[in-house]
Amino acid sequence: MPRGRPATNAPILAEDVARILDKLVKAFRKVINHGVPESLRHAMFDACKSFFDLAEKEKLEYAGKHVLDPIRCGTSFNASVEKVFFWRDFLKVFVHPEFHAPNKPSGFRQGFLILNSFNLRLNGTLKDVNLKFSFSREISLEYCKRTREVAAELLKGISESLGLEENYINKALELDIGVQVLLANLYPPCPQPELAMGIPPHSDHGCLTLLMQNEVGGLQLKHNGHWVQVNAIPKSYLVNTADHIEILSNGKYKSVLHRAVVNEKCTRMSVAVQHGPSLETFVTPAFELVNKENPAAYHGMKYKDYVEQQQSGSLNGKSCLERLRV
Ligand SMILES: O=C(O)CCC(=O)C(=O)O
Ligand SMILES: [Fe+2]
Repeated sequence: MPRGRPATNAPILAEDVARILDKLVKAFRKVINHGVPESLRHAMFDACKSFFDLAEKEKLEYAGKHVLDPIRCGTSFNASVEKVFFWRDFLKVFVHPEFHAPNKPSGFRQGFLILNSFNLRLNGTLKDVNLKFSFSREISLEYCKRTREVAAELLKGISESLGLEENYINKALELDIGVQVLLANLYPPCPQPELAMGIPPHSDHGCLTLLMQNEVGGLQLKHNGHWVQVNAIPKSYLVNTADHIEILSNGKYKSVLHRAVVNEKCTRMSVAVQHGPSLETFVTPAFELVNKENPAAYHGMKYKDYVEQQQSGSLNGKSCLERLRV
């Protein structure tokens, strides 16, 4: 869609999707070639794994109670209200606008050596070797900064596809002071996987989630009424649109309903980074997308209230979003 095209409430067209995909692909290329280095992704993954490997009493320090606690680990989704626990351990860390990281394991806070360029010119004999390294900040700080940049790029593409100015979403949702959460999930082998669930069907509450997973499948998306398995594609992120993109776009984008199933043999792990509005932002459908033919489909709500509401109960599909439907 050419920039400057007036915002309409027509459904998203194939050409728009093509543009978004193009943007996504560009962003992913950026991730692979210039963005989040593979070694940094691995280091982040390993740090999360080491957290789960800590002794139970070491993790106890982070067994937070409140959904907005900056660092919280636990089992299931919300063990205080669930009658049946889900087959999952999690670590949840608020990393923006204020950065937090657990002190243990050391992997979270270690500096990180990044290979920036490597030129080796061979002309019969070795002529020129140029190795450039830089020493980054703590692994999780660096990793979250990079994924935030990717999310901001993707949101520009989504803004444009809605006929809005490219920085519209980033500004409207105050992403520069937005909430970013690092969320690691561990699903150990389960003796009776057909009777268990890793995480029940839900949509994420923010705007965009960037997810990486190990080679063990288990993530499923609801597509045309069926659950479809999504396998990990090496070096890539799975990007989920979340509830606040559905609200802001007045329903033109839908948040993705997903769940994680477990298996008998292998441990599955995923590391998601969720990007949402600032806690104090009151989010409504974009004014530009609302008119007589397309009235606002959702009531507005402060993001903080939405997060508390969604995270304090049991996860139940898109029920939290449904409550905002006009
Ligand atoms: O483990 C997964 O692949 C999905 C986890 C998830 O949906 C979540 O933590 O919100
Ligand atoms: Fe999720």
